[in-house]
Amino acid sequence: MNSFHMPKPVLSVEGLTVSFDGFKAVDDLNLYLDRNEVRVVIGPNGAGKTTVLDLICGKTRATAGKIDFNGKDLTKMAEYDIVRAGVGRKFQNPSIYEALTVFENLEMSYPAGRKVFGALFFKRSAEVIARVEQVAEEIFLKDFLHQTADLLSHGQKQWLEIGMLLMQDPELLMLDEPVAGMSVSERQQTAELLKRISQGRSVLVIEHDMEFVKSIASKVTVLHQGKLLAEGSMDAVQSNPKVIEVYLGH
Ligand SMILES: Nc1ncnc2c1ncn2[C@@H]1O[C@H](COP(=O)(O)OP(=O)(O)OP(=O)(O)O)[C@@H](O)[C@H]1O
Repeated sequence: MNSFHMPKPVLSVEGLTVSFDGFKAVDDLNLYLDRNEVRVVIGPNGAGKTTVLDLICGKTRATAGKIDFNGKDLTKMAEYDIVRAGVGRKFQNPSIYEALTVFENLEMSYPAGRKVFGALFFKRSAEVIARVEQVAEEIFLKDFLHQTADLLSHGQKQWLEIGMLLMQDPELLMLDEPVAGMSVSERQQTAELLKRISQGRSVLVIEHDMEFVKSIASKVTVLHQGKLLAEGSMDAVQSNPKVIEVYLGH
């Protein structure tokens, strides 16, 4: 294909490296993510998967390399500016407010009311209410809007946190093991949710559950010792002898 017609990646990671006291947790990594893509990063424990997400969201600073996100170099930006630029990150443990309702948790994530205390008092405009209801529907929690978050199931709490990120309408959404601890039906719903929310944005997921990976990924990136070991369709990656040796064969 003529390069003129290739869509520009939303995220271009090039030569990304981070050393912790001389140990390279991420080593000269290149990664390109397109719009409308769900990419899954797999690899053995300690491969550097979480560190890659930490580098993209600014939690960890790169030793070398570039992270271009829509023309901005994220390696030079503060964490809150990276959020504002459109990058949302969900960690493994949900950080929702258990004593607040689903509605309130979503409402306070609306960009205008981001400060925790301010959010509780700011005027509930029709716009905010509409957005909360739209997101609640997307995350399967429309019927739970006025329930406090502590009463939700583990899976519903994970969805609520995804919803809190969606309130900010990020262009890139990063999720670390989103289905850990979920029931089979919650996993299926999560797969459906991730495919749906990738429309118009990019989703980057770390996951160990290969059944789940199969159900969501368009392309899989395999990391090993901080380096790219393989990349491609699930079928190609699963039959790659190098991947079987270091990860899937275990
Ligand atoms: N802040 C840090 N200081 C020192 N070493 C670190 C730091 N963060 C990560 N590491 C090391 O970097 C390596 C990669 O860790 P990382 O958590 O990114 O792996 P992972 O692929 O996400 O593994 P897992 O599947 O177990 O979550 C590990 O050896 C880890 O101990």
